[in-house]
Amino acid sequence: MSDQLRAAAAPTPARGPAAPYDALLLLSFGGPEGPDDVVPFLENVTRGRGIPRERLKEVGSHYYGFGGVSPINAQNRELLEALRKDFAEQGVDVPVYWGNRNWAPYLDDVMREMAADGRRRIAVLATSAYASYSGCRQYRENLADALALLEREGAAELPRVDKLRHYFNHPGFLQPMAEGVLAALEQLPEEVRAGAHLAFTTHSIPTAAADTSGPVPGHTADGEGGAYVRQHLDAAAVIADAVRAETGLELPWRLVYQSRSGAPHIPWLEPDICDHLEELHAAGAPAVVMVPIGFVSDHMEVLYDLDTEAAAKAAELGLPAVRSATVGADPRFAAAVRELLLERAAVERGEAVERCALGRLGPSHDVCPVGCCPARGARPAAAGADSPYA
Ligand SMILES: CC1=C(CCC(=O)O)c2cc3nc(cc4[nH]c(cc5[nH]c(cc1n2)c(C)c5CCC(=O)O)c(CCC(=O)O)c4C)C(CCC(=O)O)=C3C
Ligand SMILES: [Fe+2]
Repeated sequence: MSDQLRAAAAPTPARGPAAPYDALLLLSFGGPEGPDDVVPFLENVTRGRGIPRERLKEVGSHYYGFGGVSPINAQNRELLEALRKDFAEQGVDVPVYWGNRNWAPYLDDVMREMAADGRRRIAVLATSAYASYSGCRQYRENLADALALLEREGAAELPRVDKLRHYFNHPGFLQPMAEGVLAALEQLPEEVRAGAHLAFTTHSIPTAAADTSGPVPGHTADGEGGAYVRQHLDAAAVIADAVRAETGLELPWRLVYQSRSGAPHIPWLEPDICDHLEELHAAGAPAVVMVPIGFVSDHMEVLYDLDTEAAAKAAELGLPAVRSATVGADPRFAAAVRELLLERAAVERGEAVERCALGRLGPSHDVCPVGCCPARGARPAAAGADSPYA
């Protein structure tokens, strides 16, 4: 492993009190767990989002191809266990809850449960590492919705929720992925390994949403956002550097996109992974490693769009292709979550903190500023400078 990653892999373990926090909420997307769940799940996800019917049928068929089961919930159950184990071993006495935006266990229900358990100050870890409306503000809007529901139900006191900072450049996120790339390279036939291309892939979003993602002070020279792409480029560069340091190979790399939806006339981030595979093949690339840096664990996008669709495209082209692992429930990621929790706790207590971050952009903000990752319609969002809640 590269010196940068090796050093970062063994930081002084973050210890200390978690006060003022009395709970950690693992907040995720949610996914269906059987064929009968698929349509209601898609209705939850797409309510008010204007996604064409044809696209929904298509996406439904991806789920049915896997028995209607997304891997995301099982992955979150594993992460929940990894977090509880890490906290117990490190003496962090904070209960960990889990809730989803789009499927059971629903955020609304877990928020009610946390309030009933007397939790007053909740740190939130979203299973999305980067800035953007879909990856950050939408989670914050759903937190505001859940608090509003508690309020309508007559809760005596609403808990305060704080979202932990973006962790796209945290060593506990990047190191397991860099190792995954090394392992994936090993799976390629030896004669094509040294010429392999790295295709870092993430969820495509509308270019308008990409342009306004952030702003994250320090992430942009102009302060004008564009954080989504810049953060991915930074994470990819760290991984590519680590692979070069470890193998001595200068593998060419590019950031590409997948899982586009929405109407065709609206521009989304490109190129798509499948088009990129065609280009690589045409340019004579001997092999490719697909690196799903945009995904914290194996979602349906990884199983279908990469392992099924892109893999079939590569096979059709005769291009040797492998996909590297997501972080999932890696113990180093669980440790990173603990560090982020204890770091933020110290910040909230007014203490100085040392923040772990690799790459060029530096650590992300603790509190999303007003207007961060804006939405089309102005809806209340919790856990940010523009939150209507304390
Ligand atoms: C940036 C981003 C992430 C990463 C951040 C994060 O992780 O949150 C993400 C994650 C996910 N997206 C997921 C599923 C879906 N996303 C959809 C639609 C959309 N995603 C978008 C963006 C993102 N999505 C966007 C701009 C749309 C268009 C509609 C809109 O503007 O809202 C649709 C509707 C059908 C379709 O159009 O594909 C589905 C079913 C699942 C669950 C997968 C599983 O079941 O394993 C996960 C983890
Ligand atoms: Fe944000």
